[in-house]
Amino acid sequence: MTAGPVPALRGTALTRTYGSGDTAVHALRGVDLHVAPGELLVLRGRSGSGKSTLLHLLGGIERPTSGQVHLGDVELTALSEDALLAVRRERIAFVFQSFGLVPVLSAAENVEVPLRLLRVDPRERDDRVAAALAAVGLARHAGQRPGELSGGQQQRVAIARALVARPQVLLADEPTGQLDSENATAMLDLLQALVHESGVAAVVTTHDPLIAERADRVLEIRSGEVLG
Ligand SMILES: Nc1ncnc2c1ncn2[C@@H]1O[C@H](COP(=O)(O)OP(=O)(O)OP(=O)(O)O)[C@@H](O)[C@H]1O
Repeated sequence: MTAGPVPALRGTALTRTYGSGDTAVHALRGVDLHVAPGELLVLRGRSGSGKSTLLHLLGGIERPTSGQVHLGDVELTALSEDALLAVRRERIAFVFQSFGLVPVLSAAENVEVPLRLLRVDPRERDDRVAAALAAVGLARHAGQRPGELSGGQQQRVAIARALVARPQVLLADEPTGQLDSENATAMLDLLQALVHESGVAAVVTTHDPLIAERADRVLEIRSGEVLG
C-alpha cells in the first residue's frame, strides 16, 4: 500500500460548544477532516450547521473546545497566541462573503497589505501585487478603490489579497454569497484554477450547489457533524 499525499490541513475530533449548561450550543460535535495541497474541499450545509465555526477553528481564529488542528506537522491548537498569530499571517488566508477590503485603499494597496505585514521588500511587493492582480484578471483596475469596482471584481481583489503571500491554506466563508450566479460561476472557475495552480489547500463553505460542482471533494455538515 502506498501512502497518500501528506495532508496540508487536518482537523481531528473537533468540538466547539458555545455557552454552558441548559443554554449550551454544540456547534461542532466531533469533526475529522483533512485537505491535501492543491485540493478544493467544499463544506456544504444549512445555515447554523457549523460551517463557519469549523472554518474558524481550522484557521486558528477560534480555539476548539476539544480536538486538534494540524497544519503540516505544526499543531495549531498547541501554539501560544503569539505563535498562532505568526502562523496565521504566514501560512493561512481568509476570504469572506463581505470581501473585507479596506475602502480607502486602491485594489493594489489592498492586495499589498499581507506583504507589508510580512515585511516583504518594497520592490518585490510591487511585483507580487502586479502578478496577483493579473492572475485574477484585474491588472487594469489596480488603482481603483473597492467602491469603484463591481461585487465580482471586489471578490477577485479579495482572492488576490488572500493568495499574494503564498499561503498553505485558503479558507473562504460563503465567497459567492453576495454575487449573482454569473459572477459566482466565474469566481469559482477562477478559484478552482488558482487552487490547483498554487497548491494551496482550500476549504470553501456554501449553501450554493454551483460551488459543489467545482469542488474536488464535498463534505456535507449537519448539526455539527460531517455526514458520510
Ligand atoms: N459566538 C457564538 N456564540 C454562541 N453561539 C454561536 C456563536 N457562533 C456560532 N454559534 C452557534 O453555533 C451554531 C453554528 O453556527 P455557524 O455560524 O458555524 O453555522 P453556519 O453553518 O456557518 O451558518 P451560516 O450558513 O448561517 O453562516 C449555530 O447554532 C450558531 O447559532
